[in-house]
Amino acid sequence: QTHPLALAPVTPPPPTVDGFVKEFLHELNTDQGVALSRSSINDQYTALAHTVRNYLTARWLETGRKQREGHTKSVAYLSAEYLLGRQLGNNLLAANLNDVARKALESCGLSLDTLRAQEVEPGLGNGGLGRLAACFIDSLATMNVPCVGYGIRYEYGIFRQTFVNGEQVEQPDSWLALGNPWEIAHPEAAVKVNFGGRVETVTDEAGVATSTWVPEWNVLGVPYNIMVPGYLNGRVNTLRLWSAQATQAFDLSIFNAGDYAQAVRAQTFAENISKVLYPEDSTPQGKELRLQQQYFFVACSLRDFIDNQGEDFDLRDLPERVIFQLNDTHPVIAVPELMRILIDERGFDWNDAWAITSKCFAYTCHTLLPEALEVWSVELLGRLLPRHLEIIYRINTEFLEVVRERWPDDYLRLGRMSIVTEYPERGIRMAYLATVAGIKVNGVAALHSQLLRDKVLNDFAELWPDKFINVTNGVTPRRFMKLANPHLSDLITDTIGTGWVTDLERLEELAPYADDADFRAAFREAKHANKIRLRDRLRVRDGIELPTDHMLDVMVKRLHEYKRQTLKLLHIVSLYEQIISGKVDAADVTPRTFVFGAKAAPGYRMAKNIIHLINNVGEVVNNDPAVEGRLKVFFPANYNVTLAERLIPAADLSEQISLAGMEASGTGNMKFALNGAITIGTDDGANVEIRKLVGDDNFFLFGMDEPQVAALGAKGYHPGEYYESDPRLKATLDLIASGTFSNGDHQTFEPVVSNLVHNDRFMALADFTSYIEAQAKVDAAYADTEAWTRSAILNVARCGFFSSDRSMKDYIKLIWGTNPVL
Ligand SMILES: CCc1ccc([C@H](C)CC(=O)N[C@@H]2O[C@H](CO)[C@@H](O)[C@H](O)[C@H]2O)cc1
Repeated sequence: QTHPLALAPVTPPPPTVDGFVKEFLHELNTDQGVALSRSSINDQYTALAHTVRNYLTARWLETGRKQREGHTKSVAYLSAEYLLGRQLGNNLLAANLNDVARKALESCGLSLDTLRAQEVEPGLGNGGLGRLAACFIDSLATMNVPCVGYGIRYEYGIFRQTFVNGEQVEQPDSWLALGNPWEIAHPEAAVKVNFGGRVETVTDEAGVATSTWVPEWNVLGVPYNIMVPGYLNGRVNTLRLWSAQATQAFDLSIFNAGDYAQAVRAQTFAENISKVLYPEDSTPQGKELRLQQQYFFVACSLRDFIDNQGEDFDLRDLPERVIFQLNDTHPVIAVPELMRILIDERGFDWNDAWAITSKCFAYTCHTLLPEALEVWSVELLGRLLPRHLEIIYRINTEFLEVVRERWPDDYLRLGRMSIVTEYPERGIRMAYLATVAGIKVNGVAALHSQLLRDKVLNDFAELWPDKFINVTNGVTPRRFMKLANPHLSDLITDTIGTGWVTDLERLEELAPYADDADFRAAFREAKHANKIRLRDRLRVRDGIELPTDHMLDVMVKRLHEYKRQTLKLLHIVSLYEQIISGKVDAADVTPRTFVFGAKAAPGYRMAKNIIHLINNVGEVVNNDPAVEGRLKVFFPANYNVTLAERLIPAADLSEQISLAGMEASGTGNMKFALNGAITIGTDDGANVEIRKLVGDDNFFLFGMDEPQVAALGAKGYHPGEYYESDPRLKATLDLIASGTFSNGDHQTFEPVVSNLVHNDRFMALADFTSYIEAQAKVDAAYADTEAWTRSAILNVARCGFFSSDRSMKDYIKLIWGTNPVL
């Protein structure tokens, strides 16, 4: 006799203060095994997290049930990175439990904010690409679209950045040290993943060759599920992150033979695969472990998704059941992996297998930097994944046949388009493999997608013009407005209602209020309150005393020369030079506080030099009475999602100053505009679309556009000429070279200065004058407070387009063809 409760649908605890208190104390007492009176903050935080999870579990199970029964097509988002940010606040928001939780905890003598601050953010990503993945899965859940996010559960995420004498020092990110209450392990669903070995090919009497992979070693992939709750809609999608373990954790015979270290070597070897995130965000190191990571999570994910369809599922119908979205080239090994499964395990012939595979994938490219495009050496690929290399060769042969038919005798084109490159060594161009296999290839902003068509993948665009589309990036308004900026969110809701949170283009209804003095005052109030909140955070976090009556000029993003943090620095040093040289009276300078946030890839020397220089300039400027009250430069360490949530709402000016044609899109630019900061920027990435929507009067444009950059590059760019011909630029660079920011030592920053004067690949010197002129316009505009506020309001009102919900609508319409499941 089945117990009635066993059949009953899972019901969440009552969403009342009493219900919440009961659930919380139950978790504290039974799961943490402590009484409230003796509980640690981490006990309280963990119990709180489990309590919130319990409120969402019923929805999670219901979503899964509906998904299994519905057999609807879903998105499988394959990403090597997810920059999730803290979970507690977002889950409380999604479940509409904020007030209940706050009151319930208060009634237990606890503070919700104190417990929220206890959470360590999962830093399972480097920057833009990883955060975009997190915004996308949030939007799909909120839009009721079936989606499973697949990735890697790195034991160590992006390094923690500290500064020692102004220089970046990396610390390991042991984010799991106190456990992670938001994940649920499923060791019973572990997947075995093979590596190495050789391929045995037998040809039968009919001359049909069948290849069998004889792997050398294997590991286990253990899935950890993390909830992805939709906003107030009762849906909870899943993020499934894979952790590597040894198939045989412990070899007793070797142990008994006394070689204890050897006995567990397999375990450590296996665990290495998901041990740590590679901290590069633009230059692949081509390391074997990185390829192991990529194949590991892809093999686990494909196996998992296919097994979940049930053993009687006909794989011919796979394209109707799923679209595997490739988040850049990092997961593209999934293409030969699916072919291997279909041919070697399921007995499909090549053409049938390709007919299925070539309908299951789509590829998003996130970069324009040639050095960021992954090319895996045939030597390494052949050693680690010999069967996959064979399959890639065959895909290439079949593909080049298509090219040859279309352009007979165009051997140069064949060489240019081949997935296999011969120079500098034999390698596999992963972006080409993704382009050949994908049903669609998209860039992440209109300009980027155009440059992919016209330049980076031009040959392919000529062959398959319809394959190349654009989907401009977006950001989730739940985390980056509702959660990060309650002051502004409440003002917006009080003015136009609540609908904007899931229909962001409704912000347009705010535009008329730009002409309303009271609304402008309230808007400024919110901005000022956010400056106070930021000051309080930076004081405790970094010992920084942030002026709250200055214009807040913010540049936060990964440190990379193409993003041109050096140009921002030249502006600051030039302002300082003008004052200390008496060319400008400090009293005439608009009080500005410059805030940087940026991590440099540990191996990126020049980036680290630039970080050192920024900190040293700050040290000198902040302690020089000549500019006291006028200029401040701060660089809080360890920029991450949590700091972004506090920094962005407080900003007045958003620095988006990359060399035109370099930044694929940018997403920080969108977050700043939606939080009422005005952009100073080049016509690069999504800046172009922001400027079009907010209007030229509400955007400080400067510098060359992409065609001008290309022309100057073609003509030959000589940065030294700009240094020699522009006295203000010369004075600025000379001040740095003079040792003013390095205790008089000329050598410390010589590499930075000489790189700019003699190399300057990203043309900072060429755009300097235009940038300085634009900054003067910023000063003038900021002096007219009402006009500035009006412009800031129009930035918010006209940027609803940059919601990741809209991006998802485009992916669904142009690529996926999935439908919401209500
Ligand atoms: C293999 C090393 C590596 C790792 C990560 C990457 C990412 C593609 C770099 C990245 O994060 N790109 C950023 O993606 C954002 C989301 O689309 C864009 O908004 C940024 O412009 C782009 O730089 C490239 C190469």
